[in-house]
Amino acid sequence: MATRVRPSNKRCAVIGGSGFLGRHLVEKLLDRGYSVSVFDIRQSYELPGVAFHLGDLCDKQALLPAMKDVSLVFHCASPAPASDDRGLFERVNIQGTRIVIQACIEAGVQKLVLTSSASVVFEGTDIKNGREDLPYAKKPIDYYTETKIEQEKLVLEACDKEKGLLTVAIRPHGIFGPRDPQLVPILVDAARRGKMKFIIGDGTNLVDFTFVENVVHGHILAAERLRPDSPICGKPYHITNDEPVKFWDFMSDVLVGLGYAAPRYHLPYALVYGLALLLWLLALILRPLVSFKPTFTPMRVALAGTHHYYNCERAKQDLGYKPVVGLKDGIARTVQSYPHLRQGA
Ligand SMILES: NC(=O)C1=CN([C@@H]2O[C@H](COP(=O)(O)OP(=O)(O)OC[C@H]3O[C@@H](n4cnc5c(N)ncnc54)[C@H](OP(=O)(O)O)[C@@H]3O)[C@@H](O)[C@H]2O)C=CC1
Ligand SMILES: CC(C)CCC[C@@H](C)[C@H]1CC[C@H]2C3=C(CC[C@]12C)[C@@]1(C)CCC(=O)C[C@@H]1CC3
Repeated sequence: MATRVRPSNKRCAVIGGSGFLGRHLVEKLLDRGYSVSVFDIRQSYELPGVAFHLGDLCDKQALLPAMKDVSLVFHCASPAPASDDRGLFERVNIQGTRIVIQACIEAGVQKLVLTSSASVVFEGTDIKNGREDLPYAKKPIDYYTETKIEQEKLVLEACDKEKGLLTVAIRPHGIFGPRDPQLVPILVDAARRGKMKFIIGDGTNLVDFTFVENVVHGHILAAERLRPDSPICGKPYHITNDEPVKFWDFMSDVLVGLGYAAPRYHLPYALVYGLALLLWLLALILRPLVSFKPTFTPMRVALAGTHHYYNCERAKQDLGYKPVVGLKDGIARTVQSYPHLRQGA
């Protein structure tokens, strides 16, 4: 009879490990003595001690080899939020997550840590110091958020001590840091096209931006504290820098750090949101004829003009979480890591 090897608790798999957050997580896990399998649709780097498994997470047969003898799985894969492809989000974030859960059960994985998002409660209106018990958004601002909600519910409901699978969800917000493919590159692209002269609204709205190493720290704490007797089973946790900042101050610090001018002129929020909605509709209607992607989408305008910051007391209490890199330091390290995006480069 074949004997089943008991998975070592230092063997883990990172689904989405080629992405921005995934790669930072892999690097920290290696530092901490874990051996890591990466499962992703693409391979973006090579590292000693990391075994890559390429495939689509909707394919259970492709996933299973990455989970062999693994006790802990991190699921941080998702299509990019900027995509407008509802079918893709539903397939990957909802059906794919069901498959990830089935594969974990089949492979005998004991712990599943999901990267969710604090945006699962965001409907485009102010959230100040929001706690985890806020209800899920009834009118999510886009397909990305809609499917992140379903994904989180699936993972948290799958937590079953009897079946031997424990789950927890990390809800980061506005992740930034070296190698981020969206926040800084989109901002710089807008600045280079002369679109970052304006502040949407009065510029006083507070937002969480979270340095990637803090997000990684939250994931690893959650994984290591996830045991049958711990209070964290089946729960979501906000992980932020715990330093809400004015959205436009953060944007200005990054832009000025890279040699661009800070936005100065104010535009009314309702006007810009209305225009963004019109443009979005126009792009949708004209899609069969011409393809254009507006920089100021309704989702980005809502994020740029409202308060959305979250309380991370629950993570402090249950996980012993405390940010390891402050906001100022995080911005400096981020700016330094993008020499090719500097003004004039
Ligand atoms: N960035 C942020 O500000 C925030 C992110 N999050 C969450 O954090 C997680 C990581 O985000 P981030 O690192 O920024 O994103 P990235 O796009 O950098 O990383 C996601 C990775 O998953 C891969 N992937 C996508 N679809 C599949 C699939 N079907 N099968 C296998 N791999 C796939 C992507 O490949 P490819 O690039 O080819 O699509 C990419 O390598 C996501 O779950 C996201 O929802 C939550 C809050 C904030
Ligand atoms: C053109 C400008 C008005 C805005 C440029 C910056 C934006 C690209 C980013 C500002 C806030 C960011 C953010 C996300 C993506 C990038 C921003 C819109 C997320 C939507 C990423 C995925 C999430 O789960 C939530 C994030 C909220 C903040």
